Amino acid sequence: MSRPNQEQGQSDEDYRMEVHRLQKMMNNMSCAQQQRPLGLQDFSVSHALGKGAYGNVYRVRNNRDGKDYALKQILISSKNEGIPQSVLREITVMKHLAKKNHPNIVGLKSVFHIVDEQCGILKINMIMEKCDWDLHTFLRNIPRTIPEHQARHVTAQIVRGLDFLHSHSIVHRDLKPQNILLNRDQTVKLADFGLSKEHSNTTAFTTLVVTLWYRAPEVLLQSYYTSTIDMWALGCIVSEIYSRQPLFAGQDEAQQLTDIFKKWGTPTGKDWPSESVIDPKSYPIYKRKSLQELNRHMSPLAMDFVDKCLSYDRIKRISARAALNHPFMKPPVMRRVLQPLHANNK
Ligand SMILES: Nc1ncnc2c1ncn2[C@@H]1O[C@H](COP(=O)(O)OP(=O)(O)OP(=O)(O)O)[C@@H](O)[C@H]1O
Ligand SMILES: [Mg+2]
Repeated sequence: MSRPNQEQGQSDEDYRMEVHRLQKMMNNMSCAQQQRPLGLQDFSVSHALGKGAYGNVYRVRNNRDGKDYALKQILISSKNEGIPQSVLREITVMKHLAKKNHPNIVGLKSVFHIVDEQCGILKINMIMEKCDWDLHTFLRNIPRTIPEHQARHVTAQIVRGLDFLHSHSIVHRDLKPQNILLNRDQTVKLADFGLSKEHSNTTAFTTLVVTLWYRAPEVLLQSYYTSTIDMWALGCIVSEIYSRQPLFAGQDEAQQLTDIFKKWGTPTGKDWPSESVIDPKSYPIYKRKSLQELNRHMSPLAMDFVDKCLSYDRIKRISARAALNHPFMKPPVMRRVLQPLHANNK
């Protein structure tokens, strides 16, 4: 395979090594799972489930076992600077997590690739368990507010998934409704680990994490962050589960911070991240609104939970482990089938 982009600082040899490493990793995985590694010829493609930054996600049927799966196909063209870090990271993280088989993390069955030498395209195929909806689609298709017990049941599973990730030193970093998958039987699975990153206690200094509306203030303020950035995102998501509207919705990073400050109050001295290079004086002092004012659909217990997720102080912000013991996590579970009226499942 020819090297994609000579100007980007990677040698032919580097790129070949990178592809070789990926091939070895995928072959090991496929061989461990069945006699002959799975290939595209084993699947019939049904329809698209979603669009990704590097490719698409399809619903497919495995002709060997007759079951339906989701195929995430990542296309890496020769114009790319080698294999993007986010792709390598997603495969590594999902492969690592697949061994543990957690009920709230989307399962990866197999990974294989096709190299189109002539077109210089590497197609990476990830075969995952297929879910019925993502939370974004689900929330926009239900006719009325989600019942309290379902909101709690969904949240509890997200927290269990996050606790599992964080206990394995993995920060999701892109937690948002589109990356939370949902099934008719009410099971919830976290997906899309393209921005996940194995972390030590504190990592830092990149703003290219967590999609804007769910992005924690310390990330927007270019400060250090920890796994609790996923808990800030969760606070925003729980509010959205009730209102079906984003809590903070800026169009760019500056607007996002302003929207947070206008609604949640400008952080005072001790809440302003000390490592931030941004001067707190550059923002007007806004008074904090109550959650009741911001979202009248939430129950008092949900408000207490969201309040603890949205602490400006990342040390005081509730961790996924502590969240497991919050009373909001202990719903009187009524098992009902999730069924948005206007959406067919995928
Ligand atoms: N296992 C699955 N079952 C059902 N639908 C899925 C599944 N995986 C992904 N999808 C759908 O496809 C969409 C895009 O998938 P995904 O989030 O993995 O891609 P992406 O956001 O572009 O990822 P990346 O950042 O790696 O490019 C999801 O929001 C969801 O609607
Ligand atoms: Mg996604």
